[in-house]
Amino acid sequence: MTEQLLEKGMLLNGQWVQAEESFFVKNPATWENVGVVPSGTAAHAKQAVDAAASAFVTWSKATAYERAAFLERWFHVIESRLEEIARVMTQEQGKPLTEAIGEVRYANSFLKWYAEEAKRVYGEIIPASVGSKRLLVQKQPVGVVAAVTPWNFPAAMITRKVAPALAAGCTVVIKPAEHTPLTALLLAECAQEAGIPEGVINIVTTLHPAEVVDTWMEDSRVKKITFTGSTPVGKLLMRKAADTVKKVSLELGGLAPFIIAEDANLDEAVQGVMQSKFRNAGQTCVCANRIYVHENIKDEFLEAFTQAVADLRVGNGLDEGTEIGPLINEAAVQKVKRHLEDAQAKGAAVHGEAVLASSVGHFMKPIVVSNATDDMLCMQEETFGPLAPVSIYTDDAEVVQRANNTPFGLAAYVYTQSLQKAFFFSENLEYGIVGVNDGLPSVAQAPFGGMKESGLGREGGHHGLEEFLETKYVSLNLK
Ligand SMILES: NC(=O)c1ccc[n+]([C@@H]2O[C@H](COP(=O)([O-])OP(=O)(O)OC[C@H]3O[C@@H](n4cnc5c(N)ncnc54)[C@H](O)[C@@H]3O)[C@@H](O)[C@H]2O)c1
Ligand SMILES: N[C@@H](CC=O)C(=O)O
Repeated sequence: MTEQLLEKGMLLNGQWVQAEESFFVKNPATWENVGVVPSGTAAHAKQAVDAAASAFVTWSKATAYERAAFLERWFHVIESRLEEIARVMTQEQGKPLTEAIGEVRYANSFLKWYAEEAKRVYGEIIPASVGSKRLLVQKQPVGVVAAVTPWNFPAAMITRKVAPALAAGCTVVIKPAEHTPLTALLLAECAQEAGIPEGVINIVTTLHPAEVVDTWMEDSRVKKITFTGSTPVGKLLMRKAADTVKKVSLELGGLAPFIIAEDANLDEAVQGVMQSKFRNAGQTCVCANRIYVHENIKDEFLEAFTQAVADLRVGNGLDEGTEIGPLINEAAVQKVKRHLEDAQAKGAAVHGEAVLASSVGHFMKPIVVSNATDDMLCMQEETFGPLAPVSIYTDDAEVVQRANNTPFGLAAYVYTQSLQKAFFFSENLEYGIVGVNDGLPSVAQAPFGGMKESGLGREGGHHGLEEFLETKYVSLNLK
């Protein structure tokens, strides 16, 4: 059952604002209304930038220690409301409550880490070739930042951008995905409770993403766009950013290969692939999309893997014991079905049934297909659902070539017990993230991001802070 209907406003310059139009947020497990939020317009988008530009004047001049203290307080408020935020996330997004709790903790780890890192934005002094000169390099915040985020990680994709932006001295305007605005608004409530000054964080919820985001893309006061979502929308924003030469960070789609070498520890490999493939019902940008298993271990692997998949419990994320929640909407279900039918038509063997686990809600059973070949849709497109294709390989160099034969390059995984193979694979895979014997590599202190059409820039770690800083060179002649 969905809990009490939440009615929220957008946060503009410290005020909770309504709009003429509003929309219901639906629970993908029950199709019930979870909440109702305003649908912001271009006028609200402009108000958000007005507020952020005005707040930038003081926020950028606060000391790093002052900004760090605000982030630290925000972290503590979120911690005190963790369960409440996670429950709302499960209702609007569908993921099991344990995963939602995990996501709020993960999201909050960015606040903690950047509260600490804010104090380590160092400049440089470069030796001069003229005795009277001093060459200084200073780091300064880029200015107002626009952040556009997806529905699959409604909290973490916001804090992974906003925490480093605020730490650097930037102010932000945020547009969360229309499926999951409530989690974003709860985070903003926590920021207000933590005393973060008005205008530093502004959120526009809307059913009209292009109208709101285009307003920001056209506004020369917005100095940076940071986007997480699909590759087509990322490319569109990159083109639009050109007109005002905004800085651009893009975290886009993936097509992760998961390679299980002949010498892998099979129990660990099965555990790793289960974590990677089925987190968030397969709706994670770093989810294993293509599983490559060495020919000599294929039977053993398939037996253990299909059993583990058959044991997964599908249901409403609020029900205890649920491991796979609903997909976000009907289009997501149809995409997985299309990939499954295509694989079957091209000769894949299907293990299990993808029948709906319930007549209400966007549920799909997790399913394995074996004998997958590279011409199948599920090996070429991000499935973003609980379908796991397994393909056989015989030669390490050949599987690297197959893994790299895609425009995408976000995350890749390798299971092996050989140090040589670990280096061979990690050095030759054209991916921004490689998990070696690790199905869950994402952490706040390390750089997350993709190569090729999976994105530009990095989030997390000191690399993620750099994305929100300008480098200024000052040549000081003392004579
Ligand atoms: N690389 C990463 O870190 C990462 C993380 C999470 C998700 N993703 C990717 O995100 C995708 C799933 O998310 P999605 O379906 O929400 O993506 P999406 O691109 O449809 O939407 C992402 C955001 O962009 C907005 N948007 C949509 N159309 C727009 C337009 N024309 N102009 C401006 N904004 C627009 C949406 O409202 C949403 O806020 C997958 O491809 C996934 O791999 C990547
Ligand atoms: N939450 C994911 C991001 C993509 O969906 C992660 O950080 O691992």
